[in-house]
Amino acid sequence: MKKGNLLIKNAAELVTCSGFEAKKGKAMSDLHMIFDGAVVVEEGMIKAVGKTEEILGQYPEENYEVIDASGKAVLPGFVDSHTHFLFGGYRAEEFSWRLRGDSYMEIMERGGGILSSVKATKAATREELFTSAMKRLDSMLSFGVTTVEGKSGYGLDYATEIKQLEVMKEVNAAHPIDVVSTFLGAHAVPKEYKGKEDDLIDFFIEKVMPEVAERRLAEFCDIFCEKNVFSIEQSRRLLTKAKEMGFKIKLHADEIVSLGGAELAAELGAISADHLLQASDKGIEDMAKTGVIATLLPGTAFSLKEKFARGRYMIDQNCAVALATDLNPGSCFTESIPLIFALATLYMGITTEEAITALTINGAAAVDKADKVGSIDVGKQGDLILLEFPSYKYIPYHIGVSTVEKVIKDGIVVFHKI
Ligand SMILES: N=CN[C@@H](CCC(=O)O)C(=O)O
Ligand SMILES: [Zn+2]
Repeated sequence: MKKGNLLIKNAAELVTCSGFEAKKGKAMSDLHMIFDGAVVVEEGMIKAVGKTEEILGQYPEENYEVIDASGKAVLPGFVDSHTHFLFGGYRAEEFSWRLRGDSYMEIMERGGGILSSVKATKAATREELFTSAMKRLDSMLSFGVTTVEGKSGYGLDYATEIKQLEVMKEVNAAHPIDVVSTFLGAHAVPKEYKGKEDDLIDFFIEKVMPEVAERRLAEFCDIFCEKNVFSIEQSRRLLTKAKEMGFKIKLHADEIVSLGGAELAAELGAISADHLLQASDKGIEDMAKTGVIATLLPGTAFSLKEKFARGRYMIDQNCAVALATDLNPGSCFTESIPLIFALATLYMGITTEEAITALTINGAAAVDKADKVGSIDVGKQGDLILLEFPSYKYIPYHIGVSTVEKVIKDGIVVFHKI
């Protein structure tokens, strides 16, 4: 991808979110703002950050493409740290069943849900998967997302899991958004493995994960640790092996039933535990102590009509909280960052400042990239967004509508609102 030389000046608010690691508890409230701020990007990397007057004294404007951000707020690009953006087919029919009262797990147990996306993903060509994924990433970019995590998990067999990860690599090379890939083979149990989940775990450990690791097709390994999917013991076994193979680990934890997924994430030193609607007090305490990031997905709770995860409580217990869309074809089909802001602030007791931290530096930490993205700091990638308003406070205030006017990736303007 091209790298730019850019100078942004006169930003009403430069919301730096400064930091190189996840922010826990109270630290999530400090956005490290610079009023009348400027930022210099050279060869795609942030070279200088400060007050406009100081920066212009040291970096002559003629050397750069210049953006005058008068009356606008500038923030780091958002990091959407939990998505399933690469899949075949859709499940609109299933959504209407859920509206009539069927539960997500009931639909899954009768062979729909994830398994229906598995069928469609197996049938899809690489081109179809590539084209639809690129479109979804275009939509994410328009909301200010510059880094996204994407999972496999709609294959559950060798060929389709590898196909998903290979196509994700192609998408990463072709799209301005950076993609961090996660292997989620253990996402559901196909019919032929019902009652033989241990065999399926063995299959992933022996036949799929070594190749994924060797070819560096994924940085993370994840599992759907849930009642009637994969147990705590099966999750511990798969993730322990994953760590030995060099993967960083994540878990879909305590989404529907309080199984002890948060506690397991802390025990294993996972980078993040995600969903956590039913996480216990002990699990939350363990995550806070061990620094596991609590990645909350309010769009999913909203779409499933479940109670939201206890975001306020987690932050008060000194957890590092990240927020993400969970874009997927079933439980939450949305790329909308404004929706996530609305739900987090209006329904979860999370402040605007905390939500911004959760979608920038903490999102970056949830994909283990807090040293590279997620804040406006010297040495990080020039991934920035310009709002059409003078303050970050307009983000949740303009309910459900994107306030992003420009998106800059590696110092190049890659999106401009018309
Ligand atoms: N809960 C498990 N996995 C996904 C949903 C995937 C799907 O329904 O297709 C999630 O994170 O919400
Ligand atoms: Zn998920």
